Amino acid sequence: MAENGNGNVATENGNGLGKIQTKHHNGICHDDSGPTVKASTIDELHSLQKKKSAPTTPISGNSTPFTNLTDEERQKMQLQSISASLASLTRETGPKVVKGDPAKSQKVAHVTHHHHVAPTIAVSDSALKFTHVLYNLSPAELYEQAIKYEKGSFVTSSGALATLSGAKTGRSPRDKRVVKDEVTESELWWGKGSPNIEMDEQTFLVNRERAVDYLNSLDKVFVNDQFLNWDPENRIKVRIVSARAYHSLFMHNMCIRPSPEELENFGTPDFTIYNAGKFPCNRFTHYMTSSTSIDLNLARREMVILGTQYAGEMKKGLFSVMHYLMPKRQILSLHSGSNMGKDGDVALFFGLSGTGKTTLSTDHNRYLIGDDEHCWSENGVSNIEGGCYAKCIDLSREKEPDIWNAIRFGTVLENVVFDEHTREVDYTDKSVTENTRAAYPIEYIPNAKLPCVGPHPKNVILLACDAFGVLPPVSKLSLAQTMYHFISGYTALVAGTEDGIKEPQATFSACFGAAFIMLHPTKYAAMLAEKMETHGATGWLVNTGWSGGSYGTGNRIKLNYTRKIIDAIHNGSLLKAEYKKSEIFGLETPTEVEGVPSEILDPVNAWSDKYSYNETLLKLAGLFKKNFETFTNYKIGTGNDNLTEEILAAGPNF
Ligand SMILES: Nc1ncnc2c1ncn2[C@@H]1O[C@H](COP(=O)(O)OP(=O)(O)OP(=O)(O)O)[C@@H](O)[C@H]1O
Ligand SMILES: O=C([O-])CC(=O)C(=O)O
Ligand SMILES: [Ca+2]
Ligand SMILES: [Mn+2]
Repeated sequence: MAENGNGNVATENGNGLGKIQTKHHNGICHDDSGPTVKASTIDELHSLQKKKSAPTTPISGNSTPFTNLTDEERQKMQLQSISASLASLTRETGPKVVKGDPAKSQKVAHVTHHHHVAPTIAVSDSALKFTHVLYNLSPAELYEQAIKYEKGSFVTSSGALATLSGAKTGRSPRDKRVVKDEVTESELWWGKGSPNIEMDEQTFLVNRERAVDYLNSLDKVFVNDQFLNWDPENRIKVRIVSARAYHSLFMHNMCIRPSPEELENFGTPDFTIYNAGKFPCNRFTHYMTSSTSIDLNLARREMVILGTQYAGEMKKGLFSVMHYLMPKRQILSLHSGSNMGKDGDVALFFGLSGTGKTTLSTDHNRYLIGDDEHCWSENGVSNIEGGCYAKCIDLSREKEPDIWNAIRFGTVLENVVFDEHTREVDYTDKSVTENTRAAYPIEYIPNAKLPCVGPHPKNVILLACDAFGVLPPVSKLSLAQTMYHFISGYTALVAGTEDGIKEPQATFSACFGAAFIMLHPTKYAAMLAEKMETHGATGWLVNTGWSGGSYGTGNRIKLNYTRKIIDAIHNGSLLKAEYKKSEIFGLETPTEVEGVPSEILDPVNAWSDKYSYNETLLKLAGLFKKNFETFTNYKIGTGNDNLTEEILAAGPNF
């Protein structure tokens, strides 16, 4: 006899189905006379399910308290602010903006755009339609929107939202343009090596109108009002208008999330993104060289995205903006991760994509300040973002437990492959792309430092994934060497794995983020030198790439060894180690690091073919030299020619 949990007992009598007998408690047969819901209709029942949440209404105008506004007035002001963002610049009329999901029949407040006055243009059809605004939705609401309306959206077994970014699975740096006007012409870095490809104001407006028209033609758009930079004195208000729940949830996770009170007083954004996603630019438009265009207008404080759904464009587009706005305030913006020890010692991790910023700054023994974008001001460091963006390829629970555990409800998982039934993700699968990613709020990391700020850095760690296998796993740098390697921004990854290319590809990207800087690299380098000198920070070069031979012969340095090296930097023991100077690059290399086999510390020892080691070393040194030629004519810092001379001398010598 087995009790089935309802107090009922099933008996088997051998004649097919078991006969069910009801056990009588107190002799009374069970009936449905228990308490019922306080609703007489299904609709009423549904209305009981949800309770009203705190108002989320941005009020235009800054500090004035609007405490005596009614909910309705708040809603109206919110819609007016969003309506102004979505207004066409040419037509007098446009779609009406209403709040809420068009799929739900609900009472909605609506507002007509304040369009610029263009007297000769008549009313258009677009004036007759509504654009529903889904404003700062919660992750749960965004999940529902994505799953219902966006193909390729699924809940994975750990609760994350799997999404597809469409045709583009990475950024499109050659399609990123910046408006060149009188101001930016002299302020920004243009020409060879610069990421800033020019466009004119008129073309920007054409693309802006194209994006705005597309967004207004939709039944609904998503609007996120959020912040950048945890330093309260230098916080930037951003508004992101997008067509997909995926984009809205991505930015919800990646930017700083306002509290309901902060949102109420949000006012006018400092910067607005119009993300038209899959809707392409018009190739007949001047400057357009593909159907993708990411356009930045610093004067208008706007960015337009056409023809790519890769969400990283928004994240890194805003990072570019910070690389312009912050140096104007004498604040250094950095493509780096950052964490802090129990004693308040802060480390910065610079490095190009895939070199280990996220992996190594996410350290169970330290507080995470941020994994990718920071500011260094008079007050110390502050994270620009509110979330992390981790690479997922070959992710394992054992090697990266904190990242693994952060992939749960609320996290956006881009372009991963999963079992259609169990929804278990296969992180080794590259079928969609090798650049699979997870975007999660920083508080999903258990030892996140909230608020994400810290004191002045003690260690500045430059990460290079050297697929040539000739750079030492770790070296201590002089200030001039730190600047040389910061300006060089070297990494070498393996080119294409499928087409049998075995030769590593060297990449030099100034400031470890040439794709995002707006001013000349020497401007950022001078600020870094000044700050490191003032605060006594030590520079380190860590090779997270190959050892014992180039790609194909050697192996990638074990993550565990790299972690031991990083530990020795953090705890100060490496500063006291014994060093010897390497040939050609003149790098100070320790002879011992706890937990790391000594024979790999001097790379030549790990190579069986010494001749080929020397050849490869010289080859890499030549590439460094050639790359640095671009900078030899630039002075670094103000009134200190010595620094420039020292930096030029700090490169390879042969
Ligand atoms: N020795 C090592 N040190 C660091 N990372 C390693 C090492 N060996 C393998 N890896 C892998 O290299 C990748 C490093 O990627 P990570 O996400 O940290 O890059 P990132 O610098 O943050 O790049 P991005 O700026 O694109 O986000 C991870 O997938 C990690 O597992
Ligand atoms: O921007 C991206 O897509 C990924 C990233 O962090 C980088 O490339 O530095
Ligand atoms: Ca990262
Ligand atoms: Mn990055």
